[in-house]
Amino acid sequence: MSHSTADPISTSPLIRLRDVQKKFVTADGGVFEAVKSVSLDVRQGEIFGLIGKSGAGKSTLLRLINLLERPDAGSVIVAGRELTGLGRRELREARQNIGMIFQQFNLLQNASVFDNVAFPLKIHGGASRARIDARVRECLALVGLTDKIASYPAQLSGGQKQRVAIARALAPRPQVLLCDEPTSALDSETTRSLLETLRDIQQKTGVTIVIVTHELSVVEVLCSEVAIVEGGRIAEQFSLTGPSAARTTVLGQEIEALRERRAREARWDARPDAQSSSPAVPPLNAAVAVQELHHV
Ligand SMILES: Nc1ncnc2c1ncn2[C@@H]1O[C@H](COP(=O)(O)OP(=O)(O)OP(=O)(O)O)[C@@H](O)[C@H]1O
Repeated sequence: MSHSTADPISTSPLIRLRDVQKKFVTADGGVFEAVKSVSLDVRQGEIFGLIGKSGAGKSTLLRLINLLERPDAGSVIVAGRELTGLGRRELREARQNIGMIFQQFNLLQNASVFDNVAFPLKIHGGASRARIDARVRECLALVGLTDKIASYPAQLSGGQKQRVAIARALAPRPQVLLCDEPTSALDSETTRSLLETLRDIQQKTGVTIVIVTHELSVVEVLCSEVAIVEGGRIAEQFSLTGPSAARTTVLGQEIEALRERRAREARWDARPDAQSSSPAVPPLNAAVAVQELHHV
């Protein structure tokens, strides 16, 4: 289950959704198809973005990966294990391999930072107090919060709370980290720093990240692959590591436009006279571009 090296993106999928469907009963007694027969592969080591308009089905799709939502049909395979057929105990064990963070952090308010991060290690038992202590410190160091170990959530900023949530999610050494709108409650500067931390963690631990967002810049800055979700389906999927290409969805086109703008800025910054001359055309600063949150 654990990983120790930051392997490059593998070719074999760590997460496989096959024809998953999810319907909900609506308030008026009708049926709403939130996810319509989606198949999706997420490769090991990837940072995979799910982006789409409100109500498109992104969160439901994410929650199908750890069976927080149980599919009405289809299969969910994580690390070679089909989750839909597992019993309660086996599923609990399989979920140890899938950490999750949420928009509203979901910390235990009456527990210290230490106890929040130690929580998943304690409930699953088996680890000595010394090992738990060492792992909590390791995870807090990963998110840059060692000095807050004795604080309580109420004493932390939103960004710090989300870092505690990340440390808690990583404590059991999962192969997968699911992120449901992790920066939506944060300001742009805090968002930028949290995205850097997520990227850094991915590189250090090799964890595979699936992130739901409605911010184009989050996808553009962080993700190696993106799927555009529209009306419960994947309307388009493409890599963000290769060259730009024509896209069929509006969101896909907007992501490419953002990438091209960033590439132009990088070329501008790298020009030989970058430090000496005053620009004829004012360049868009990359940091500013990150701060301009492009909401869908
Ligand atoms: N438990 C539920 N019961 C009934 N309908 C639900 C339930 N959960 C989600 N839905 C509906 O399913 C659709 C998809 O919801 P979902 O949260 O997956 O969308 P989303 O793309 O993540 O949207 P947002 O960005 O607003 O969170 C929405 O219309 C939502 O109202």
